[in-house]
Amino acid sequence: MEEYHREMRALGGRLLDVFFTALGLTDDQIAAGETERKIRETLTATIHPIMYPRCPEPEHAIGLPAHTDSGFITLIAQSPVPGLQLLRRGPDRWVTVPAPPGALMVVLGDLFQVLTNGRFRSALHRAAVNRERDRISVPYFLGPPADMKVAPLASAMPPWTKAAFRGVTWAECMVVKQKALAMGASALAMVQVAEEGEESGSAA
Ligand SMILES: O=C(O)CCC(=O)C(=O)O
Ligand SMILES: [Fe+2]
Repeated sequence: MEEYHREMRALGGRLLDVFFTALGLTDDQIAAGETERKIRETLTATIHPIMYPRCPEPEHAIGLPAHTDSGFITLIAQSPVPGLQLLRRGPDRWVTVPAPPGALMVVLGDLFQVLTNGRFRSALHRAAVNRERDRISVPYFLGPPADMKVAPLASAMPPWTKAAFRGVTWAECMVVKQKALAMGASALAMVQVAEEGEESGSAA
C-alpha cells in the first residue's frame, strides 16, 4: 500500500508538471516557481474505493450521481467493466469511458480549475451500473493540504488577464459545494471573482 501511495503520488507530481508545461511554463520556470514546487511537494492523497454491484434495472439506477471532484487531479483505477461517464458538451451527452485493463483515468477537479484560472476545467462525471457485472473503482484523489489556500497561479495568467477565482482551501471548497448542492447552484461560481458591475459570487 505504501508503495502504491509513493508511485501514485509521484505520478500525480509528474502529471502536474505536464499540465504546467501545457500552460506554457518552461522546465526552468516549473523548477524555480515557488508555488508550483510547494503544490507538488505538499500533494495529499485520499483513496476511496467503491464497489458497484450489478443491478437488475440499470436504466432506473445510478451508481454515483453527476459531480465534479474537488481536488486537483483524480487518478481512477477500475476493474475492466465500463461505468464511468463524462459529460461531453455541444450537444450535451454522457459518454462512457472505456476501461481497458491496467489503464488509469485522469480527471481534473475544481481546485485545478481555480489553480489554472479556468484554463483547465473540472470534468463533470458520474458512474453508471450494469446488469451483468459488478464493478470496482479505486479513485485516488490528489489535492493540496486541507488548509492551503489555492488561488490562480500567476504563471497561468497572461499579464492582461485577472484572477477569475478567489483563494480557497480544499476544506472550504467542500463546504461551498454542500451549499451549492442545497441551493442548486454551481460551487465554482461561488468562488468566482465578480466582473465589474456583476454581483459578487461570494459564498458568504
Ligand atoms: O466510479 C467511478 O469510476 C467514479 C468515482 C468517482 O467519480 C468519485 O468517487 O468521485
Ligand atoms: Fe468523481
